[in-house]
Amino acid sequence: MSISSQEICILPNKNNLALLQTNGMPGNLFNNCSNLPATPTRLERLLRERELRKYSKCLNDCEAELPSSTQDCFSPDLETSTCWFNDEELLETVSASRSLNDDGERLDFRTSKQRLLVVANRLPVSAVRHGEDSWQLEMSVGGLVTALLGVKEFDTRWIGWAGVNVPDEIGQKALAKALDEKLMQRCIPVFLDEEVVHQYYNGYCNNILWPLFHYIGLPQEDRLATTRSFQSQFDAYKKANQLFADVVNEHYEEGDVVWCHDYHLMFLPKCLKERNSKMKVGWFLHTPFPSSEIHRMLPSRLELLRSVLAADLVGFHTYDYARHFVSACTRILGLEGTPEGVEDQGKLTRIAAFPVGIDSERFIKALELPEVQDHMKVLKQRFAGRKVMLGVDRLDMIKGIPQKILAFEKFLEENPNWRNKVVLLQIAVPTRTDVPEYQKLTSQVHEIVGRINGRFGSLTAVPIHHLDRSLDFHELCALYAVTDVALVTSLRDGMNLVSYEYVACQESKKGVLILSEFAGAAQSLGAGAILVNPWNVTEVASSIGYALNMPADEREKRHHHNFKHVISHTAQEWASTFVSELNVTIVEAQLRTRQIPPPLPIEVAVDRYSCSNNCLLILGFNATLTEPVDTLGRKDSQINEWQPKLRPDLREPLRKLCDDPKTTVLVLSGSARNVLDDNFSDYNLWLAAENGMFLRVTTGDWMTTMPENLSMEWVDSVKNVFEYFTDRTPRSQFEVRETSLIWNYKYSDVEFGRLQARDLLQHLWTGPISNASLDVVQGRRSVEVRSVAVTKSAAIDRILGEIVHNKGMKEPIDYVLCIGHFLTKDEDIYTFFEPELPSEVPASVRPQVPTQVRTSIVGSRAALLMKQNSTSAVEQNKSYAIDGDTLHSMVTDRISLQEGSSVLDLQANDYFSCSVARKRSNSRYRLQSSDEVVTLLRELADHR
Ligand SMILES: O=P(O)(O)OC[C@H]1O[C@H](O[C@H]2O[C@H](CO)[C@@H](O)[C@H](O)[C@H]2O)[C@H](O)[C@@H](O)[C@@H]1O
Ligand SMILES: O=c1ccn([C@@H]2O[C@H](COP(=O)(O)OP(=O)(O)O)[C@@H](O)[C@H]2O)c(=O)[nH]1
Repeated sequence: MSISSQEICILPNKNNLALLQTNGMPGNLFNNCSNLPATPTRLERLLRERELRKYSKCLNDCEAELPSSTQDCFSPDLETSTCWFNDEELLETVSASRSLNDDGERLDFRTSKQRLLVVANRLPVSAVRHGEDSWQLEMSVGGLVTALLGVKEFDTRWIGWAGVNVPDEIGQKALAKALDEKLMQRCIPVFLDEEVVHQYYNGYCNNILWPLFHYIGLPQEDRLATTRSFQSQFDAYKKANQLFADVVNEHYEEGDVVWCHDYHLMFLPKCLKERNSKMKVGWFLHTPFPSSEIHRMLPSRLELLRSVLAADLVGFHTYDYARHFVSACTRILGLEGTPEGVEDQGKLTRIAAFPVGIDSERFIKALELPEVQDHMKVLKQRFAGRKVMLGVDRLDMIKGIPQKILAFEKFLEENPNWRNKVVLLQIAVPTRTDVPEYQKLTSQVHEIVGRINGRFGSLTAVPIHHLDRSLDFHELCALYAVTDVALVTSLRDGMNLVSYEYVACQESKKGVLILSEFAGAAQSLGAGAILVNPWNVTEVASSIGYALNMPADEREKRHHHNFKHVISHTAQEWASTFVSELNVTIVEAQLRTRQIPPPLPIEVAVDRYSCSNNCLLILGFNATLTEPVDTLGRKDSQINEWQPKLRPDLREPLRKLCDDPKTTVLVLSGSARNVLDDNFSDYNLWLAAENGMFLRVTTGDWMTTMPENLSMEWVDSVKNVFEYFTDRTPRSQFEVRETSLIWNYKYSDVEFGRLQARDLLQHLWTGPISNASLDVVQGRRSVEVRSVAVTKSAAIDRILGEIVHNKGMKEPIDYVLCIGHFLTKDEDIYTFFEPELPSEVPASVRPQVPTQVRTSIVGSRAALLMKQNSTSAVEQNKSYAIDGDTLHSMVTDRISLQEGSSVLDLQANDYFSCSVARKRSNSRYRLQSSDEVVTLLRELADHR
């Protein structure tokens, strides 16, 4: 039956109908039928989300300026314009935070912003008590506060600790009220008692996690004490995280996005998800995430990683940190790292880099304020005739303040002519003053500054001005604007916003930024800054000289580069990108979640089979038609000679089925041709080896269905890695196939095999396959590397065409049974024939296309294949010579044949896709083991 593309577009509600009458988006649920609803790629989703944000911002801006009557014309007219939401699943997510009218047709972004619960250790303010129920609120200092205060497009509530112990109820109530009322962003306090703060914040967070994440290692002097108190500190950490979770749960409303911040709250995603698995949870780390070798040192390494992975989206400032995290998950937890994130039993946690920025406009505008101008005037007078270098840091060992000062000393030492002409202003904001390491640092810095000022100072001037306090915003802006060089020498720093702020304020002076290569900011501002290794005082000293002498045109160029970056990568952009990505991640997770399918109703499958006239049975081989690996593994000591063998109890039913004139049997396997030959040569069936790249009817020769330009250049280097691991893993083996390499350890010690597999993956990802277009397919006890184009689902189209052509089929196929122990990568094969549902879309978002229509869509694909193959001769033992275009049209053309009937006439209840011995799958049904396959095939054979 043929059908026009217009008829196919029958849609469930007018909302979608309106959208789909417009030009379709490329790509869709039924493989590119241009008028069908599209499942957009992640990029498309993100771009649309971005459009929405822009639109929403524009509305907010316009709303302020326009009279209400004119505002309507800015609403998106979804009935006539572009397809913003032609996918219901996206609508579902977005509508959770933005309102639809009664018909669900028009989105009005003006009515509500998405609710965002920011959860961070600290609120943006610290509270100071002035009486039983009176509180004074002071801004906290730090990059996290700066970044998050720049975020304005959400309806934000900030949940955190107010930096003070409030044991009494009156005080707690009064503080909660003050925080709720007095601030721009509503703040909700978490109350932590002194002991918890001591163990959790001073102890576990700042004495253990902080130094470790910054590569400083665990505290040296009191190492034993730290080791002893480790467990109690970790317990306090978990307890504190639970307290944060309790407050979140109290304030959470359905649809809210919960964004957890930083190393203080690594346990929080798990606490939240345990209580409500539907909550949208993101976690962002503001510090570096260190190499897995460092993370391995933590006694609580496993628990922390697992808890973070409970989040839907995990973000870092740089790709390096993200890569370290994924590598810790693969090496320490043995999980699979994919380009998208980390996968654990079908659950994917998305991992990505989101470099933070600042609210640059706020800084640029501030420079015009009279109070800032006044400060600037005073500073200019005070340091007239001298170049001024600036350092602004919390007084933290990671900031490299002693190293910076020593480098400055070296510069003065080596450049006597500069001694009275340059001054270093160092703002060192006291921080974590209860932690002994920080107290030591303060004295150390004071001691060095005193010594150098004594050495190079005079009665009237000193070379270093050191301030142990914070400045207010206006003073800081003035300093940023008037100084000649900023010196950032962090030994490690998640990002370092001071460097961004300096650049934002230097539009007129075009000062030079000297920046540590160990700050995250080096990856974004490296082009304009002078990058230095802060440990190398000689290098820093000579960079100071270079900066002070830099000609104006070079300064201008460098500054321009960085300024452009700072104004276009803002805190607002950072937050909206993270939140959109989180929304999209959740939609994708819904789409991706593979279900645990119900058991195959064998009786029904047999019954339908007995009524059919032209059946296609697609059977996997390994673990489907062979005995379970575990049993064999234990029995067989000569593993190197072992090859998978057809179960003896399957021989008879299989022969009967193959000999039935109304049945076509196809064995579709990853195995090499010789393995299939050895097992099936004397059956009358079709064999597809190497994931369908080779095909043969047992009465004929092998032919290849491989795409022409399949590059195999990677094989040798992967082979080296496999050989290395085979040598070092007793009883493991590797097999070189024509289109893939597979290393398996099914006969090795399970634990050791897994450990080795993790290492092997590391070697592969960082070496031979890092740039190749390859897939690493992890089986239960194997690792396979193959080109991305090699999949069973990609091959089935071509195979079906050949079978139909070769058999000269006149009657349409009216029954398909597709069973196998297929890996995730190959699972699309189940949905290839799916007459009822498009691939990978959960029931709630599937468009309701009538069965008749769907059947014809599938039918048109096979019918097209038949046509293609009848006009182009398929030469045996040769490539099909399918060029890119032909392949494309074979797979994607949706127009059914005018001239002939379809080769598929499949009703929904005549299609049985069934996974074998896999828990989660996209198949409709499952069988527990190959024992059940035996039962099934016997029953089928008996009913012919
Ligand atoms: O609250 P404190 O313990 O006094 O510490 C202040 C904050 O320091 C850290 O900031 C980090 O975040 C910045 C923005 O992402 C980044 O630029 C910087 O490199 C980081 O060090 C810490 O991560 C925050 O939690 C603290 O609040
Ligand atoms: O006296 C001061 C010194 C610093 N800061 C702010 O503290 C933040 C420091 O952030 P950064 O990312 O550089 O480092 P962090 O302290 O978060 O590690 C910046 O936004 C500064 O503007 C401040 O408000 N007052």
